[in-house]
Amino acid sequence: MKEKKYDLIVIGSGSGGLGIAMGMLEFGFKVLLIDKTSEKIGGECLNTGCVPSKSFINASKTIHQAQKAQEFGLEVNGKISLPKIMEYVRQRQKVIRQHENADYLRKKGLHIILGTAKFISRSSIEINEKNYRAKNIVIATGSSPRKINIKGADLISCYTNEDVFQLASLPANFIFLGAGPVSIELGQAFSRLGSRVTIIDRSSSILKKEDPFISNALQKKLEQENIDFLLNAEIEEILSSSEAVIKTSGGEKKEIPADAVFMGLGRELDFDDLNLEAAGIETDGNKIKLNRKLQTTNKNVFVSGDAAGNMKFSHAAEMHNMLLLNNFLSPVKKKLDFSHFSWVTFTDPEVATFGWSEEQLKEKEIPYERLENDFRESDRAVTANFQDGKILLFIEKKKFNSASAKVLGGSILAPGAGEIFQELVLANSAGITIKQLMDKIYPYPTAANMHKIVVRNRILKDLKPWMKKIARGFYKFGKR
Ligand SMILES: Cc1cc2nc3c(=O)[nH]c(=O)nc-3n(C[C@H](O)[C@H](O)[C@H](O)COP(=O)(O)OP(=O)(O)OC[C@H]3O[C@@H](n4cnc5c(N)ncnc54)[C@H](O)[C@@H]3O)c2cc1C
Ligand SMILES: NC(=O)c1ccc[n+]([C@@H]2O[C@H](COP(=O)([O-])OP(=O)(O)OC[C@H]3O[C@@H](n4cnc5c(N)ncnc54)[C@H](O)[C@@H]3O)[C@@H](O)[C@H]2O)c1
Repeated sequence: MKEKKYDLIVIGSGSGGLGIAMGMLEFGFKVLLIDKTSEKIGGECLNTGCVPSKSFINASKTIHQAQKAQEFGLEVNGKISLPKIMEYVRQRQKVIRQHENADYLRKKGLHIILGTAKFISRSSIEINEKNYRAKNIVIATGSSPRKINIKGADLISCYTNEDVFQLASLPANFIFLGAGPVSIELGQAFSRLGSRVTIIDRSSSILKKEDPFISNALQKKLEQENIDFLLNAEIEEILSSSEAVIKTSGGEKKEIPADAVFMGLGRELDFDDLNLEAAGIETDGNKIKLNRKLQTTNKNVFVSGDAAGNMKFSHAAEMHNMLLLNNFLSPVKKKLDFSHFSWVTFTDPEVATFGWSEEQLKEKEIPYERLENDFRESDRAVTANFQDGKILLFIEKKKFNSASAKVLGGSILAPGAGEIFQELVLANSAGITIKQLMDKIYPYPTAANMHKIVVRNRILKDLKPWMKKIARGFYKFGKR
């Protein structure tokens, strides 16, 4: 069969696929982008992930703030309309869909084919019984929500992020399985709209990737909003359309009210459709074997986005694509490096984390100091009432001159933390010292000033009595 030829074929049009396809198109290459259906263009982020979840969270936060304004005398009444909120979510998606749809992308110059792709050789694929070949192929097929079988599940409505944004009415008692970012973000949003939310995780803490200093403080905040947590626990069975049994790791059983269950239990990779063997692409368990250039065991096939099986974020896909683009177009090859990676969990307050965690610093035997603070010393936090925010920084441990220490990692728990921490992310990747943060004048009163307060407190610790004595001497006897 005749094969149509391309410079690059990209399988999957989510954050991974779209980014690399558009990047290569920009350089004048002939690029074929494939997805299963036109509704799937934009992938998880646009259709069932970041965009609907952040829009939904925004709606619920607006309602929460209106309710909180009652303390200032504002009378708020009326019933929350879930269909109106979901309509808002769809409207927000529609805005982004204007530039993430097949017609638009074709006009931009991409070749788009809708259908399920599978490899038929090391450099060619088949879609809808037609064959296509390229110098390089990128697999950007994403991941899917992990689902578990629950005894009695047919008695109740069970959701994942793929269908929860279709809900027409609010479940009264909503159980969220998993305490990762998916359940924590959406659980808080549903709770604020009026569901009684219980979050269940088999591990002992929420947001396992976060330091307990941060995750415990967030859990406390969420509990103050009446969200229940059952940790070290799993769902055992659905008893009826309104009751579930939860079992703790100690074997204790507890019946709790439940009208609906949401599964935020992590992600699964599935490459069955792709017929990887035909291209000589090896797997290791459920993951594709990759080197640090995101190259498979077939040197002309690469992976981007969730399918790479490392960090599962839209901006991780962007990072993959920047690496692939560099390695396709430049003789100086780059390798994947997560040492300055960052992410934000969009709860209220937000959690923003970057660089190395304490566990990683220990593992890598990097000498470090741990600096912790709340936001009590921030006047911005006082005026906006979030003094219980937290900041955690890891800085290099220096024998002499701690001011020359660089920022190794850290987290912020505060409203807008995802914006506040951006300069720390830059400090971390650009090797900026804490003295440089200390020297910066922050407009008053900004929350980012906490960076300076934390490092100033640390630098002041090095100020010995004899140093103060010398300074006093200068004041008394020095030239004016
Ligand atoms: C509820 C939720 C909220 C999230 N919020 C955030 C957030 O705020 N920030 C963030 O950075 N990340 C967030 N994420 C993660 C983010 O959505 C994903 O990391 C990202 O969308 C992955 O992009 P991808 O391109 O790898 O995969 P996908 O977006 O899943 O795209 C893969 C595409 O490949 C197609 N495909 C699969 N197999 C084939 C085949 N054989 N042939 C043709 N096409 C195929 C699929 O149809 C799909 O469209 C969130 C995730 C969830 C679930
Ligand atoms: N703001 C963001 O950037 C954002 C938001 C949502 C999701 N994401 C991405 O999506 C990915 C998936 O998120 P997630 O929350 O689904 O997964 P996750 O892997 O982060 O969390 C899943 C949780 O489920 C628990 N769990 C697993 N099986 C269980 C069981 N049978 N019973 C009880 N608990 C169980 C695990 O202990 C874990 O804590 C994240 O890793 C993240 O990369 C990002």
